Amino acid sequence: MSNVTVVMAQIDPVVGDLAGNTDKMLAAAEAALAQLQADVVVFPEMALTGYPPEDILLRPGLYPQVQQQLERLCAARLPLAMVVGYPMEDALGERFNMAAWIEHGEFAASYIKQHLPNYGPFDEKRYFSPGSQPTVVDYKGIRFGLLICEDVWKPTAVEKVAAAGAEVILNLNASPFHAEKHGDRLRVASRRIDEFGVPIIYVNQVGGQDELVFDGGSFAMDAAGQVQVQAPEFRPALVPVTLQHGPNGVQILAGQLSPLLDGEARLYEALVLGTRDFIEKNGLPGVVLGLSGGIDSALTLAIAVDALGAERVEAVMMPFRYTSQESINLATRQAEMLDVAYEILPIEAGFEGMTQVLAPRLPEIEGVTEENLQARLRGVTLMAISNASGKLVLSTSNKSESAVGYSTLYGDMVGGFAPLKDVLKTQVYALARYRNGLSPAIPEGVITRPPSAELRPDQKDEDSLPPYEILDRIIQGYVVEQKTPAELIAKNIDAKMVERAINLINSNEYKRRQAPPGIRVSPRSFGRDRRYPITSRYREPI
Ligand SMILES: Nc1ncnc2c1ncn2[C@@H]1O[C@H](COP(=O)(O)OP(=O)(O)OC[C@H]2O[C@@H]([n+]3cccc(C(=O)O)c3)[C@H](O)[C@@H]2O)[C@@H](O)[C@H]1O
Ligand SMILES: Nc1ncnc2c1ncn2[C@@H]1O[C@H](COP(=O)(O)OP(=O)(O)OP(=O)(O)O)[C@@H](O)[C@H]1O
Ligand SMILES: NC(=O)CC[C@H](N)C(=O)O
Repeated sequence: MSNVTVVMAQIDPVVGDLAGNTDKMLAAAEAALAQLQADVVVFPEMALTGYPPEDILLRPGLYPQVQQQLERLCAARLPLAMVVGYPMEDALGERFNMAAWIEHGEFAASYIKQHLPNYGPFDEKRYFSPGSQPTVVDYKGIRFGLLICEDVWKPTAVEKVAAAGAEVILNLNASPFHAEKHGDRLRVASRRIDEFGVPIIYVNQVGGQDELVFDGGSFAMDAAGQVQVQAPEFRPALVPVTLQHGPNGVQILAGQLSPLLDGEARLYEALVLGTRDFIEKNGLPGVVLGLSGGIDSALTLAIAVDALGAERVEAVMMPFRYTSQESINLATRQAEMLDVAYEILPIEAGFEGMTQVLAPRLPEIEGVTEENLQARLRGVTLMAISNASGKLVLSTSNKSESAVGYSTLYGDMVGGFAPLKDVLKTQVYALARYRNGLSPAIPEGVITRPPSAELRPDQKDEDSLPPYEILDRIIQGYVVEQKTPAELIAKNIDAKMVERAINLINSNEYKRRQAPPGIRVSPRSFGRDRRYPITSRYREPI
C-alpha cells in the first residue's frame, strides 16, 4: 500500500476575516498539493473565523458567511481532503465548534468538539454545546479520527474515537502559548497515546490575537509516543507527515524536525510576535513610547524594533527636575543604538502650567500628587504624539508593577498595548540580557543600575516594594500557582513581606481593570485568567 501524506497547515488566521482566512486555506492547500503531493491537509481549530472569535459567535450574521466560505472551499474542487475548523449554528440556535472533512470538493463528514474548555483564557461554554459522537473517515486506506483541541486533554473523546476504529488522530488546535505550554502538549499527547495506542497529528495555529499568542509548534507523535515530525514555532508553515500502513497499524515516518526554542529565547519570540501582530492586524502605522533610561522601557523598545523595524518606532525622553543626566544619556544612547526616531521633550513647562492651574485649589504640589503629575504629563505628551501621528502608545508596565499597583493611572499606564504586561521584573532583566546576546540593543548601564521611578529625589523602587527577587516569588506563588500565604511562608519568604505584597495585589485590582491589554506568557496572567473583584473583603490567614 502506498504512503499517504498529511500536511499540517500551521496558518495564521485573522479573527473575523472569513474571506481572507478562506483565501489563506485555499492557497495553503494548493501549495501542499503542488509542492508536497498532499493527500490530506489539516488546518487549525476554527481556522475559518480565527480563534477566539469571542462574541462574534453571538452575531446571527456570522453563520451565513461561514456557510458561504465553506462552499468556496468545496467549489475549488481540489483533489485532496481538507480538514477545516469552523463554527456552526443549528435551526434551534445551538452553536457547535466543528471540523469539516471536505474530500475532492464534497463536504463528506463533520465532527463536533466534545470537551469545551472554560478555564484560563477560554470561554467556550458561553458559546457552544458539546458533541458526543466520534467521527472516523476512511480515506486512501487509512481510518482518520477527528478531534478538536481540548478533546485530547481528557481521555473520553480519545477513547471513543479509538473504539470507533481510528488508526490516526487528526487534532485541530487553537492552543495559546505560555512558557511551559509546549511541554504540556507533548505530555498530554503521549499520555493519550499510551492509554489508547492511536498516534496523533497535532496542528496548531500561529500568530497573535489581542492578549494571546499562538506559537504553532505542530507535531506528529507516533504510537510509541515519539515525535516524528515537528513544525517550527512562531511562524506559519506547511509541514508534511508521511503515513505508512505497517504490520502494527499506521506508522508515522520520520520527517522534518524543526528545532524548538526554550527559556528566554522562546519568551522573547512570543513577545515580538504578539506585539507585531497586534500592531499589524489593527492596521496601525507604528508605535511611540516614553524612554526613561530604565530597564522596562529599554526592553519594550527593543521588542518594538524587532517586531516592526526601527523606522516604525519612536522614543521620547521627557526629563523633569528629578531625572538624572545618566538617564538622559542612557536613553539617548539606546535610541542611537537602535536607530529609532528620538526626541527629548522636557515636561518642566507643563508642570509649571499645571501648578498655575491648580494654585487656587492646591497651593503646594507635593508627595504622591507631584509624583503622579509627572507621570501624567508624560502620558499626555505621548498621547498628543499618538493623535498627531496615528502611532500607538506602548505601555511599559510589567507584571510585578501591575501586581502591586506601582504605576500611575492615566500616567505611565496610558497606552494601547503593553508587551511586558505578563512579564515579571526578574524576567525583564533576563530578557534584556538574552536580547543583548543576539546583538547590542540595550546599554549595559540600563541593566546594571538599580530600578527607580525617578519621581522624587533619590527614589528607588526597593524603598517602597520588597526586592523584586522576593516580590516575584510571591507573585508567582500567590497569583500564578494559587498558593496560600502559609505555603509561601513555608518556602522561607518573610511573613511580613508576604502579607504586604498580598494586600497590595488584592487592593490594586482597580488599577489593573483600567490597564491596556498585553501579551499572556504565563499560565495565569492578570486579566481573563484571573477575574478578581475590585470591591472585596476576602482575606486569607497569614
Ligand atoms: N478601589 C478603587 N477603585 C477605583 N479607584 C480607586 C480605588 N482605590 C483608590 N482609587 C483611586 O486611585 C487613585 C490612586 O491611584 P494613582 O493616582 O494611580 O496613584 P497612587 O497609586 O496613589 O500612586 C502611584 C504610585 O506608583 C508609583 N509609580 C508611579 C509611576 C511609575 C512608577 C514606576 O516605577 O513604574 C511608580 C508612584 O511613585 C506612587 O507611589 C486615588 O486617587 C484613588 O481615588
Ligand atoms: N524621564 C522619562 N522620559 C520618558 N519616559 C519616562 C520617563 N520617566 C518615566 N517614563 C515612562 O514611564 C514609565 C514608568 O517609568 P518609571 O521610570 O517610573 O519606572 P519603571 O517602571 O522602572 O520603568 P523603566 O524601567 O522604563 O524606567 C517608563 O517605562 C517610561 O515609559
Ligand atoms: N482551544 C482549546 O480547546 C484549547 C484548550 C487546550 N487545553 C489548549 O490550550 O491547548
